[in-house]
Amino acid sequence: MSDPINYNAFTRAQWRAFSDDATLPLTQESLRQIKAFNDRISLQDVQDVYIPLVHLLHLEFDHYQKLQQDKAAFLQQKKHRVPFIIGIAGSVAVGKSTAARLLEVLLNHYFTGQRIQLITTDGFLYSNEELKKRNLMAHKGFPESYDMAALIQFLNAVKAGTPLIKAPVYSHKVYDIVPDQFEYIVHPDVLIVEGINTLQLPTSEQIYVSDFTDFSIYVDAEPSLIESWFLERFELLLETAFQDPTNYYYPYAIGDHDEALAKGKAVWRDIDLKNLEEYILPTRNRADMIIHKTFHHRIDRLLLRKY
Ligand SMILES: Nc1ncnc2c1ncn2[C@@H]1O[C@H](COP(=O)(O)OP(=O)(O)OP(=O)(O)O)[C@@H](O)[C@H]1O
Ligand SMILES: CC(C)(CO)[C@@H](O)C(=O)NCCC(=O)O
Repeated sequence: MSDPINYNAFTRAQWRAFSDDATLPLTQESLRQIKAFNDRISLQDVQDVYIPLVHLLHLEFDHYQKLQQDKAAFLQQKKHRVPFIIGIAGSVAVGKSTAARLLEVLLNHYFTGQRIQLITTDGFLYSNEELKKRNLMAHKGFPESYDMAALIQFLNAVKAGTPLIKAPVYSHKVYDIVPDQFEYIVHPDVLIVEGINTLQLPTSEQIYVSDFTDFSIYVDAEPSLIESWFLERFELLLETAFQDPTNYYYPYAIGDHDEALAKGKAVWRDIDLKNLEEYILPTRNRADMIIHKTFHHRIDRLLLRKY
């Protein structure tokens, strides 16, 4: 990709030089937590890329809190803390939720005394029943498949300091919203919001998700590579579905393997790649930071918005 003029681009080696290993050592406990949710994550990536990113986020967070306090003083309001929201965008299967969980572990560790929570916008997809009614099952993940009004209300409630906020839950295994299951957001200092639509401008709304995010990250990679990650994950889903008839992938898991794989390829080509090209990629240049990945999820370049 040619670099947009409003970004500084860094090689991995340049970026890692911004880190101060001495002040942010990785402890055995945080390493254990990282390995526990994905044992394929490269610890070198954590050290070279994520530690400097945590430094930067700390700067952004401190400045944000200071500005909120100064504004409250100007408006003669009582001081109050406003949650800092980090948005993580990018294609289906590019690794957003893995990056988000990694950041959650690291921020929990390094943002001492702060409450860190994580949510995915998948919970704001319409249920399959509703998508079928709207004839949108083949457009799952496209802007019109989300209840954007509910997502924006949710983010507004987070920023307003509402003590307990319920958010709906989506399951990849069930391939649907899970009825009567909720995530609870309780006074976070930092909320990480991960989802393909966090940088999108929905035509149906006056305000955007990005109006609520204070730092946004776009996880980027070549579509052909993302397809291979999508198919690897698809195979993993088939493996876990094998013994569970309630799993959405069960019929594919017990059927012909080549047919299942052909189905996975068709889903990528007809739904997720289309979504990437039409609706997700055009939002890349709105991100504060672009993290570019290459083979084996290795991060090779980082772009940071100048203005
Ligand atoms: N840094 C990484 N190292 C190794 N594997 C990774 C890494 N990041 C993601 N993966 C793998 O790539 C696949 C896709 O990752 P993930 O599920 O995080 O994507 P996603 O962008 O959140 O997808 P979706 O939008 O569908 O929720 C998974 O199989 C995951 O284990
Ligand atoms: C739930 C989303 C939209 C995003 O995570 C995605 O994983 C998805 O289900 N897309 C629809 C096509 C498919 O991959 O099955």
